[in-house]
Amino acid sequence: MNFPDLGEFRFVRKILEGAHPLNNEPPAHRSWLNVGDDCAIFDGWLATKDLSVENTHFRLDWSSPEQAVEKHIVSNVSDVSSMGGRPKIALFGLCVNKNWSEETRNRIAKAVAQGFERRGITLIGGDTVSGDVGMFSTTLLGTTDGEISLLRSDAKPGDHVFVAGTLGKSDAGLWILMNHPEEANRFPRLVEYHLAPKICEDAGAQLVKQGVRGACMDISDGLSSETNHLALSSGVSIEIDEQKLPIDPDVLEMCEYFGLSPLQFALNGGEEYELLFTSNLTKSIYLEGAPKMGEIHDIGLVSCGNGVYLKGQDGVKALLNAQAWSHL
Ligand SMILES: Nc1ncnc2c1ncn2[C@@H]1O[C@H](COP(=O)(O)OP(=O)(O)OP(=O)(O)O)[C@@H](O)[C@H]1O
Ligand SMILES: Cc1ncc(C[n+]2csc(CCOP(=O)(O)O)c2C)c(N)n1
Ligand SMILES: [Mg+2]
Repeated sequence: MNFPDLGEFRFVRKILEGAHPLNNEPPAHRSWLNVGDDCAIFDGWLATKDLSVENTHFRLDWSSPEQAVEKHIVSNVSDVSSMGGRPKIALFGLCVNKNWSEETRNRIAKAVAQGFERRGITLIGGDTVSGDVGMFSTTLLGTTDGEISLLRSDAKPGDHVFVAGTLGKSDAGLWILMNHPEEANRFPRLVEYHLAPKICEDAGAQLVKQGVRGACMDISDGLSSETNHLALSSGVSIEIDEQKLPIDPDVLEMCEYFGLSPLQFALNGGEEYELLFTSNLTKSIYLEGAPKMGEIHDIGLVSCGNGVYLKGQDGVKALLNAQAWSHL
């Protein structure tokens, strides 16, 4: 009797077609770190997991299937990057929405296969189910080049606080899609960034190479929330200078157009996926040695104490509370 050629098995074969080969290099070292950072570390492997749920993280009337998959992969890769690592191995879980067409399913399979393969990530397994809503779930393993990983707990008094890239893009793109979809063509960069963010995916590894030994995490929930995570994990106080925030120029233009406050997008906008880090090195060092990283901005200082403060344009300091997206 032949094994039946069921649709689910055919679909899984599509995802695995052309998969990056497994290479049996172990991590160069064997460190361990429990839950609480962007990745855990076991036996030298960085390990993270991010889920993307249809209508919560993506909508297929806003995104192409390729954009939704790409954003999902970036959300995982940025967690590995923020630890100073490079992604190597993935397990992929898929819940196929029962109402997706065959074309949508096939485009998702291809985007998953290519998205991992292009990054040199080997897909070693996963699971495929169907349900009332679509969902992607990736468990991603990575390694660092040497023994150093960047943790949330390593900010030290005297460090400067840096962000890679500009702030507010993704949340501004989301605001347009939710409130003025008819104006999406006016700010295509913001909308595209929200739907499929493009980041420097080896930024963390490059920072380690440049000698950065401070705290690091990716901006997935928003700067106000992530700075509070760093301050709490490191047992320090952080002061951010409003004047130094690198608000994206398109966000400034969009806020002027719609009469909104750009500061809200810069401080509380999530899904940015670029890095927030601290270091006692000066900015020029990164720029000389890490040309691929793009712009890095010095936005504040770490000191003894606790809590996060925002120094306003008028020089007055106020407590900066975490105002992030919360699923519950
Ligand atoms: N359901 C869960 N079971 C076990 N650990 C969890 C669970 N949800 C979150 N964690 C852990 O809690 C910590 C904080 O999780 P959080 O999701 O805020 O981090 P993150 O992945 O950097 O954020 P984001 O999901 O916005 O990218 C991480 O170490 C994560 O592994
Ligand atoms: C359709 C749709 N509606 C709303 C949002 C906004 N959103 C969803 S989850 C999240 C925070 C990060 O998630 P997590 O903490 O799970 O990583 C944000 C800002 C979206 N992307 N798509
Ligand atoms: Mg993270």
